[in-house]
Amino acid sequence: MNAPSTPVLRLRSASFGYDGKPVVTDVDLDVGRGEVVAVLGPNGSGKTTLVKGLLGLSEHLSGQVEVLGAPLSRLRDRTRIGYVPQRHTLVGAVSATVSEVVDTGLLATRPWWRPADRTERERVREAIEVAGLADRATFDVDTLSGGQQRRVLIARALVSRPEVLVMDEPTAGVDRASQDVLAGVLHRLADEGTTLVVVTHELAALRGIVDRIVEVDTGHLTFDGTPEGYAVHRAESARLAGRTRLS
Ligand SMILES: Nc1ncnc2c1ncn2[C@@H]1O[C@H](COP(=O)(O)OP(=O)(O)OP(=O)(O)O)[C@@H](O)[C@H]1O
Repeated sequence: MNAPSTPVLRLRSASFGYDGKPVVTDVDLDVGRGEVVAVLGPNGSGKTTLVKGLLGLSEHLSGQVEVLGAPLSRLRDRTRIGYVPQRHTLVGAVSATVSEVVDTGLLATRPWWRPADRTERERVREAIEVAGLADRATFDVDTLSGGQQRRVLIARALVSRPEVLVMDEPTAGVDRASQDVLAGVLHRLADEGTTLVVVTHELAALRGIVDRIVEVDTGHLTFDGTPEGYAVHRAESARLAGRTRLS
């Protein structure tokens, strides 16, 4: 167990990229247990690269990255972090039911040849219920809408009860019903003390949940503070942009 003051995520001068080329550079960031952080910024600014860096999915090129109190490379139990990737739906070559897909979220904790026991089946059922899909548990995922499929992925990320959940644009292209369910899920997770890092273009959908905003622009952190502070920052940026246009 970490001391309460130990950040769940701690980056120092961290840079991430691909094929040895940096995309996001010199990031200093501490995220405390139970914080709900929205990562905002223009398209292509490096938001996904940054959050993938927290998961070891983009190249860590320099600086320090600590997750749950240890350097990422030494974090043995990766199920302590959940991840819902961007623009990912489930229609593919293999047909599987909602329950089967959600159960794959437990495979890291169970040998693949052993069927789920009662406790695990109950956890799958619960995760599906939290995602608002109880009435779809036995449906093939390719019969679901895109928004419902995103919710299946969220249930899969939740089933191992991660301490940190990283979501990349969970509300993008999602129908209204799924957005509402998602907001409810995030509220519940935040209340339970799960640390949430959510990349989003739709801050309004997360109103009342987010307690901190990090802005990424052209590969740098350009803001880190409260939603109220961010509104002031945006107004100031717009004012400066207007002044530049006039001069
Ligand atoms: N796998 C990859 N290999 C090489 N370059 C990549 C890769 N993924 C992303 N990039 C580049 O990194 C830069 C930042 O992309 P990234 O996806 O992190 O931005 P983003 O802020 O999440 O964008 P969006 O809001 O459009 O999702 C872009 O120039 C992109 O082309």
